[in-house]
Amino acid sequence: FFLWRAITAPDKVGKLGLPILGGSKQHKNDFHQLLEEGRRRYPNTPYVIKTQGLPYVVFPTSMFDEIKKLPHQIASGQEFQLKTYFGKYTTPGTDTPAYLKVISVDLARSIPFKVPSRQEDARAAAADVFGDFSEWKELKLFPAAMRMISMMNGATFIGRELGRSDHWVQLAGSLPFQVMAGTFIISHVPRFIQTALAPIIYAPAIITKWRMKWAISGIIKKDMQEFYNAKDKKSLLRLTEEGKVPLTAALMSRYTAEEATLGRLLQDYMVTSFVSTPTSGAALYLTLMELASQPHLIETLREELREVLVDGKLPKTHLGELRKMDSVMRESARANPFSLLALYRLVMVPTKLSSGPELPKGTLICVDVHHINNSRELWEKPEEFNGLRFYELRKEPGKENKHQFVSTGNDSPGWGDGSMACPGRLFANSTIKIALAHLLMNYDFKFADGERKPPRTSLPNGTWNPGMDTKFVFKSRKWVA
Ligand code: HEM
Repeated sequence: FFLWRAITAPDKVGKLGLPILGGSKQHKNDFHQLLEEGRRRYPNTPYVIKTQGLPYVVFPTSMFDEIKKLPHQIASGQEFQLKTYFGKYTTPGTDTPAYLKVISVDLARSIPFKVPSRQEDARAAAADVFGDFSEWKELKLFPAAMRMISMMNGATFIGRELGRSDHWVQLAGSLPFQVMAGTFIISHVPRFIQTALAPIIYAPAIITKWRMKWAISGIIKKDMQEFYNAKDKKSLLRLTEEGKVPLTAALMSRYTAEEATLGRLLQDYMVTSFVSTPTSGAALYLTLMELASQPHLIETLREELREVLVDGKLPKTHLGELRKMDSVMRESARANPFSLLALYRLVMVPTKLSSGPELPKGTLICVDVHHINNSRELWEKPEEFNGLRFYELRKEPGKENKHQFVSTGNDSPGWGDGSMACPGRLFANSTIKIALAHLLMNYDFKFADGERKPPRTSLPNGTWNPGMDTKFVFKSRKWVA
């Protein structure tokens, strides 16, 4: 009887009286259609979409600012990740406040210093991934972009020797896919046994995580020892051009002595790998595809590089000088967002917002941002990819610093927003620009014969399927300054 009750009892969200969209087979795999229908039928009020076994209350775009302002104690992004991705086993959502400060403040501060050495990391990664050849060489773009970013980020966070190794790149590349696969499988399991089965379903991810921790533990232990031994701890935070970023020293400076255990630091390194590589790799992949679709933009960006580079070197800044490249990246993020929804939060206490009923503790909420990225009020011809859209907009008086790749706000939802907005966006910005600059300078590239930008389809969790099989051809070229 109890088992039957557990299976059939309506969930709390089902009792709210909100309209439920979807349900048909076709809808299940087509978030785009669902959100169009939601917008048409409920332009100003929330509705429910059930996906991956969980009901999500979807708020209209007009609620973006209200939801972004909700504090962690009311609606938490981290708790959302912990719950939906079983973060205890997988990683998402396990970050601490001290860790977030390290990423948003300490890592961000290091970016300009590291530009020259990261240009060298981009060169080494591209040499490994694309090689040096005078004939066109065909390869799948998605794994190539992922590998390039993985090697660059690995070198920055854990040092060149391990970070560039096949062993690390393979592990770091597998983890996000194993987590996604586990999350897909677990969504088909009745909710009341999910917790019991999670360690089995997520076993591949748990093993990979364990192997990654094992691989870096020697490096982190050495960093920790150095920190304990240093008389002047601040000297370890001094930023240098060479070497990895002092992430361990930054974490140990922000944690209390009791908090700064090897286990905690290893977990922080896991979070860093998990959140930094697939996101930046996918952004690089999508931007390259847009460039190959509009080859005149490739020449425009090369011209800009010629103006900005000195002796082939990028400036030691946050690379704001590359305004046209920034615009292409931002337009790519608008046209190819990772998800049609954003501001995913778990409601922590019963909460009534300005629209909709009181939401019980445990409700999953999010905002329709598909209609921000495609808004006719915000953007001229949003259906077109206009690489210099934001470059032109920034020429308008008062808008010089708006509309950047790293900008947040209710017209730029790709980083989330509020106190939970992505703290790594400055780092991602620098990584992608350095990678793109290297590829533009040293390679010609285009779609392989018969290939084109894959048609966009949505995955069952509201993210866009990036289409991972697209083939490109690459050929080395000589950079003429
Ligand atoms: C193009 C690359 C990236 C994109 C599109 C991206 C996007 C996002 C988004 C949408 C969120 C959720 C924010 C919210 O719900 O309000 C997020 C969170 C986060 N991102 Fe990124 N991200 C990227 C790169 C990075 C990098 C390189 C790092 C670290 C070096 C990073 C670290 C984090 C962390 C730690 C969080 C969790 C924040 C929290 O729990 O409060 N991200 N990111």
